[in-house]
Amino acid sequence: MMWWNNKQGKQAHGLTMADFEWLAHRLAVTSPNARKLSKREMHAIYEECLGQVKTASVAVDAHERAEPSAVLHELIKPDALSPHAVNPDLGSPDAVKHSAHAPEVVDAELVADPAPPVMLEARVAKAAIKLLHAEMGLKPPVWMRKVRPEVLPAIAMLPGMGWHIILGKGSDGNWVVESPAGRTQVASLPAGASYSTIENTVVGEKKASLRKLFKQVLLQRSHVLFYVGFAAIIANTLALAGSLYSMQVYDRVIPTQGVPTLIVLTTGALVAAVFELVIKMARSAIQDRAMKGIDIELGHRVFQRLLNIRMDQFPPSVGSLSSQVRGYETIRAFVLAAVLYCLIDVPFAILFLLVIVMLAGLQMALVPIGFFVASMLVGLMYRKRIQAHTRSSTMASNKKLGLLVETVEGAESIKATGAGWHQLNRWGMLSRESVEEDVSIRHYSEHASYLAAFLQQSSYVVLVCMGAYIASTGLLTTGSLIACSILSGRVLAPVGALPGLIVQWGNSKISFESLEKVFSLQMDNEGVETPLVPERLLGNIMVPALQFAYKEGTQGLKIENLNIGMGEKVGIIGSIGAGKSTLLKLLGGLYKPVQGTVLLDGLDMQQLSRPWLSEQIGYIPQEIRLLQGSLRDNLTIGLVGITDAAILAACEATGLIRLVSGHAKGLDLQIAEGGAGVSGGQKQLIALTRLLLAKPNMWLLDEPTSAMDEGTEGQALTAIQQAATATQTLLLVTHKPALVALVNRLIVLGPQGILIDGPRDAVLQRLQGRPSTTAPAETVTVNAQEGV
Ligand SMILES: Nc1ncnc2c1ncn2[C@@H]1O[C@H](COP(=O)(O)OP(=O)(O)OP(=O)(O)O)[C@@H](O)[C@H]1O
Repeated sequence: MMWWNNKQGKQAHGLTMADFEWLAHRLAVTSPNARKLSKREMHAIYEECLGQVKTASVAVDAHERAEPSAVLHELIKPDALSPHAVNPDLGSPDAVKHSAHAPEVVDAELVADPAPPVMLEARVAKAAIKLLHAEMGLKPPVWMRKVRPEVLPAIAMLPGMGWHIILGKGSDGNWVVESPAGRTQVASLPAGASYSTIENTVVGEKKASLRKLFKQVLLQRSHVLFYVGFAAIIANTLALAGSLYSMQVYDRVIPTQGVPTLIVLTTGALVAAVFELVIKMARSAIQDRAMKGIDIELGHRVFQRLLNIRMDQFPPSVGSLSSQVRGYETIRAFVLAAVLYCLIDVPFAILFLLVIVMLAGLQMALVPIGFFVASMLVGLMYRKRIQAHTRSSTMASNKKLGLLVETVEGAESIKATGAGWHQLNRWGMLSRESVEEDVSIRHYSEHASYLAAFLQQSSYVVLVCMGAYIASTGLLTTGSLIACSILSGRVLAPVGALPGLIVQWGNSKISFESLEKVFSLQMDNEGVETPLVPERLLGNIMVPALQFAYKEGTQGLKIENLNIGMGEKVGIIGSIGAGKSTLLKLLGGLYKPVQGTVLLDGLDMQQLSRPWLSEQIGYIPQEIRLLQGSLRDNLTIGLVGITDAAILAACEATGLIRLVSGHAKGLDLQIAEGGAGVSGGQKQLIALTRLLLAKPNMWLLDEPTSAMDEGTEGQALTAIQQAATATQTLLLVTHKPALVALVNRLIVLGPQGILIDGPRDAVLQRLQGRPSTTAPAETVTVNAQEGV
């Protein structure tokens, strides 16, 4: 039997893409207030979880395959689970045979066996369903082993049957269950099933502040804190054994020379030490696991927040933004350290202090208490100074990162214009600034830690001295004194850590303020609880009145009235800086007007779900940024179920095929970060080809052929003409006369807004100062302030 049949056996209750889509649909039906997800969003969530399977399956494959043949190797290579493999067609053996990756000669036994289906095994499937709930703004699912009729409907993973929704119990006692295949009844539910009730509660995830986010992520793992706390109680109680052992040895064994007692006590102390070691190791393993989970979840949520920032809100400095976003690591480190400190270190310091009081009296406790107050003062004294320097250092290093990004991206211009020295000067200034601040931070941090160590050492000496004095009066035995000195270490260590923790608090406060600024930026669909996801976009645009400015108080774009009907092909022309690209971004919903609205099919664009808009509107920006990956990745990014055949057909249409067939790697041609490795014209061809594959319902193209030669441009224009159907709206910003052929209406934009708007030929003739022969003059709207 082939190895993957075993695997299939394991995945008998795997979650396929179709199951996942169906579950999302059922959740949306049961919770009408939940955010509706577009198909692409669902696929993105599924693919994210599929990524985890990919990694896991590669590890399992390596383990399970005794002698992998080359062909088998080819069939199970991670590409078999690539995003296009989500297409159910590709899951079939035929698809594997016909895929571009399939080997030419296939082992007969292998052909007979079905290809491993693309599905998520139960654990990952549950993670995908949890993510689905989060994206829809629903409470996370809680998995149970048993289901009661009063909590239905429930999502269920039924071993041997797959994923179902349990709807209820019929009068005949049978369970009514539903799957993508339809409804059916079962007499009993199989053993080993998991259930999660579908709740109709929307939690309004989008409004979460940074503070809430941290609270939420940490509270989700509160059970880990419980385990860690429990382990700490045992470890610390066992640690108490060490000090009591010393006390007994000095007070009972040495005076009586009781060797058997010594053996018993030593054995007990050693066993306690072994237990302590095991418990500590377990605690560290649990802690590491929780930390990993917290880091992954926080990173995910912060990055997601970054992706959801509305385009007009994006800060201009890449460097500052990226280090602001990274700040969550500092906050997470402090929050965890503080939580563990308060939950574990402090209570045990108090417990050990109480034991000291019991053994040696109240006066002995005054020393650590005094030390605690002194440590607190040291921490607070240095916190303010360190915080001030950290703020300046963070700002300087943010600017340095920004400068670095700018220099790397603009290396060519810098070299060509000889601006290297200028950048070097800026770098030098910023480096000096940040190094000076860093030296000050190190200086104060070291001072704080030296003072803490000094206080700890002095307290120990004072404590032993006081103990010895009490012992000399006969109120304390030698054994108790030794036990007290051992315990004092456990009391003083957490107190000694206090200044460091206070300083860490200062640093994390700065990161928190920085990250809070990112969180305060407005997001796509800001303030809209349930963004709309209409069936399809028709492409009727209405702008009753609109104003936009990049910065408050600066002159921006002003549109009095603009109506574009479904299927219209409109060209936007005008002088440089007139606002053509800005208008296109406003009409694409990437920017939000400062005043007024853009209505798309009669709905306020800001109410329409951003992912849905991205799916429906094909937008090519003026400056195209490709992403690191293969040419195939760049062509299919954000798209689902795209076959190689479709990619090649689109490449043929646009002319990109010349790049594909002219390169030894074809579609696997690697594109570096930012799109390095392909020319400007090729980048535009790639963007256009991707758009043909995306099949949008509305087209917004910003100078899509500006870097192309005449021949390539001609082919690209034909491709656009054929792809943008008569009912699809097309808006085209251009300076090139050749592109005007694609449109039948022209809008001339100027700094004051729309100057001329009318049928193409009439507007062109008007611009050339000739009367129109093809359109009556009144069809051309001319703004009174015309100034082209
Ligand atoms: N991100 C930005 N931040 C601030 N101002 C901007 C930004 N982008 C554009 N502008 C300004 O807004 C105005 C309109 O710019 P826009 O790019 O829309 O013009 P355009 O008509 O497309 O120009 P071109 O034909 O040169 O592409 C310009 O004055 C420009 O300086």
